[in-house]
Amino acid sequence: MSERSQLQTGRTAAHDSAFLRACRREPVPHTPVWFMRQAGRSLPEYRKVREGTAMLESCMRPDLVTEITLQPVRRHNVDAAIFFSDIVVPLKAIGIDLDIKPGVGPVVAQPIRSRADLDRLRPLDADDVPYVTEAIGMLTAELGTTPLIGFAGAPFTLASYLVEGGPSRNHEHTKALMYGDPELWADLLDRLADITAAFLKVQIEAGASAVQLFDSWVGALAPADYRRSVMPASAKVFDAVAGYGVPRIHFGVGTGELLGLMGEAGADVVGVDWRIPMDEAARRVGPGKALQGNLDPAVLFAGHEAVETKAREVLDAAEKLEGHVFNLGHGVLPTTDPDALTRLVAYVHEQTAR
Ligand SMILES: Cc1c2[nH]c(c1CCC(=O)O)Cc1[nH]c(c(CCC(=O)O)c1C)Cc1[nH]c(c(CCC(=O)O)c1C)Cc1[nH]c(c(C)c1CCC(=O)O)C2
Repeated sequence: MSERSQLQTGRTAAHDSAFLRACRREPVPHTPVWFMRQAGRSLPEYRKVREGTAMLESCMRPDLVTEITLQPVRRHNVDAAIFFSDIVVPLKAIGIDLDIKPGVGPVVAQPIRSRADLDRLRPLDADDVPYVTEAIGMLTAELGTTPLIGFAGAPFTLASYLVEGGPSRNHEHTKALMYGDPELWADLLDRLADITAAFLKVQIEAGASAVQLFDSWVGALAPADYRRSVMPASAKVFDAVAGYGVPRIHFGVGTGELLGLMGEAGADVVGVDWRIPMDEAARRVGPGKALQGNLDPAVLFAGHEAVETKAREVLDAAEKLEGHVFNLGHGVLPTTDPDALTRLVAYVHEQTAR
């Protein structure tokens, strides 16, 4: 089979899946479920295959990426796979000196804070990430009718790591640049938008059925600043991949006040954290979009009865949505009992079977 027709087969196979139907706001056989960070340290089989291999190195090994991406699909019966990679992989691929430190997160050797630093952010193309194309080809062949979600970090969240030099609570250097040098800030975000769009295109062209833009830390901004200083770059990313017709999901943490704007930026599905009920989120996002969310990941530590009660509350609040993808309000916490996740998937499927 030619590469092209193989790709068509992969995406066609997943086309009528509950996950893609919910993203398109079509009727579903059951509410689809997947979890952010479903692959990773909560799974013993993940810890085993990752032994002795650094995080970024494992992202560049198609065999490992394929195995790790499939692990939660096999174990939990989730309705979608998410590509195993990291938001800093495209930055590493264009030559930024960075590493992912266990228990810390991405650390950048030389932060980007001046106009001269911008030159280090050169455009990305498919040849920079051959291991991504190869892994997605292997994955879509294995996944059959289960859709694969591709993803990237949004310009603001990537800028936050690049400008701070690592994870940050207050984002002070990032905000100093945004407020203090709006022109340099806009140029920085524009470059990151191009890199992000290119990284998403590689994944879609290789066979991803949907994409999620992670703007994890954007909840640190007031709506007016988001609209002026961040939304244009995120909108550029969504526009760049609009032509493929694959659903585009937009997620951030602490974004209750930003949900409307995040929808406006161009998403088909808006991700919601656990701080706001799904019906209220739907009012803020407005019609014409599906929502994804929003069980507090910490609920999974409370025992199965509490998990069911809280999951039922999410389903009740989401009952009138045009389309609902069940997820956590943020990623699976590393010490989560994987059996609690498996049972949660079964519970949502059983409660929503039509
Ligand atoms: C902010 C962010 C990052 N990376 C990501 C985000 C956005 C999502 C979010 O808001 O949580 C995105 C990401 N990172 C990873 C995935 C894989 C797919 C999945 O969701 O299953 C995804 C979607 C793997 C990973 N990315 C990372 C791990 C852990 C590394 C390991 O297992 O050794 C995994 C599985 C490392 C990483 N990378 C990053 C952090 C904060 C960390 C954690 C550091 C730590 O606590 O050790 C940056």
